[in-house]
Amino acid sequence: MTPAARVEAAIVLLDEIIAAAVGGGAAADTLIQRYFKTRRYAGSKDRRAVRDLVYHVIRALGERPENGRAAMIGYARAEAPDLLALFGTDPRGPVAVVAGEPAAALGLAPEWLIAKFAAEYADAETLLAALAERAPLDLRVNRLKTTRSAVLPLIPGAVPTVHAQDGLRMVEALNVEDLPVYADGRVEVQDEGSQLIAAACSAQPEMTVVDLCAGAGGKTLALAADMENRGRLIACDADRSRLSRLGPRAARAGAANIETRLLDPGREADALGDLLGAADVVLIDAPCSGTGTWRRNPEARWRLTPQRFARLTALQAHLADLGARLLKPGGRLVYAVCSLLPEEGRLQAEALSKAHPDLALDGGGAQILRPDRDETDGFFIAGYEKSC
Ligand SMILES: C[S@@+](CC[C@H](N)C(=O)[O-])C[C@H]1O[C@@H](n2cnc3c(N)ncnc32)[C@H](O)[C@@H]1O
Repeated sequence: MTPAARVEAAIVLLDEIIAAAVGGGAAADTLIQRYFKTRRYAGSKDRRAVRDLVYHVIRALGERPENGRAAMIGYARAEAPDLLALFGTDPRGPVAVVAGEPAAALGLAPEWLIAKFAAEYADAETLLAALAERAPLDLRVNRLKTTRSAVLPLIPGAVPTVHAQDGLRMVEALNVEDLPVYADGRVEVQDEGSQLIAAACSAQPEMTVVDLCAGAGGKTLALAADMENRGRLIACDADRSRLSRLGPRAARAGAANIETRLLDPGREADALGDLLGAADVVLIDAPCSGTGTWRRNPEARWRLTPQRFARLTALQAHLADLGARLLKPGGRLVYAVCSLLPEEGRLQAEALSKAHPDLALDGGGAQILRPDRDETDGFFIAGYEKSC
C-alpha cells in the first residue's frame, strides 16, 4: 500500500469505529481484524502501520469525531503534518482537503467526563493523560501448574510485577500467545490490577466462592488457583457467550472446581437461591464504564453517554446489594470496577455500607489503582467483612 492508501484505510476504519461507538458495535481491535481479513493485498507492514495510525488518532481525540476524515484531518493538522501533505496526491489516498472542512479537536476525553474527573481528582489532567498512554502487557502465572520463578526464564522480556505475587510484565514486545507456556495454561494474559482484585478476595481452599460477574473468567481462574482447585467456585454472568468462553479457558488452566450459572438480568437472584447467606467470598467485578481501561480501549471514551452511565450505576448498586445477600456471617465481599469515576466506585461503596450495616470495610479502606502511580489499569476496589 502507498502511504496515502494507508491513510485512506485508516479513515475508513475510523468511520467504522465511530459508527460502532454510536451503535454499540464491535471494539476497534475486532473491526481492524475484520477489515484486513477481506484485504489480503495488505502486507504485515501495511497492517501494522494502519493499525498504529488508527490508534494514534483515537488516543489524540477526546470527543467522538463526526467522521473518520474529520478525525484524520484534525489529528494530522495538530500532530502529523506529513500526513496532511498526502491528501490529494494519490487516487488510492484521501482527496485533497478543501477550505473549511470539519476537523476534530485534540483532547483527553469528552468534556462531560473531564468535568467528572476534575470534580474528584485534584490532578485530573495528569490522570487523564496517563489513561491516554499505551498499556503494558501483563501475565499471571498459573499456580495450579507452575510458579513464577519457574516460568520467568522461559519468557524473554518478562520481569516480575511489583505488586501482584504471580504477575509478570512484558518489557519487550513478544507474541505471548505463540509461547508453549501460554498454550499449555501456565500463564494467562491479565493486567496486574485485575490480579490484585482476585488477590483481595483472599479465597482459600474448601471455601464457597461466588464470582458474580465472571465474564469469560479472567478473575475466576485466579480464584481457582488461590483455592488450589478445592471447594466450590461459582462463576455467574448474564452474558451467555462470555460465560461460554470460560469452559475452554478453565480446561487449559487445569481449573477443575468451577461451576457456571447464567443469570437473568433483573432476576439474578432466581438462579442463586441456594447460595443466599452461603458464600465465604463474593466477588462483584461489576459492569462499568471502563474509564480505567482507556489505555487498552481508547475508543471506549467515545461510547459512553450520560444515559448509559446512569444505567450502569443503577446496575452496580443492584449487583452490590445482591452480592451482600449471598454472604454468610464472617464472609468476605469484594466490590470492584475498572473505572475511576466516584459514581461507580467510592459512592457505590458508601451506599453499600449504608444499606448493609453488617458489612465492615477493610481496615485500609477502599483502594484506587491508577496507571500513573501504580502502573496498572485504573480500578476501584473495596473489601468488606460481614459480621458474625
Ligand atoms: C467487568 S466485566 C467482568 C470481567 C471478568 N470478571 C473478568 O475478570 O474477566 C462485568 C461483567 O458483568 C456482566 N454482567 C452484566 N450484567 C450483569 C448482571 N445483571 N448479572 C451478572 N453479570 C452481569 C457482564 O456480562 C460482564 O461480563
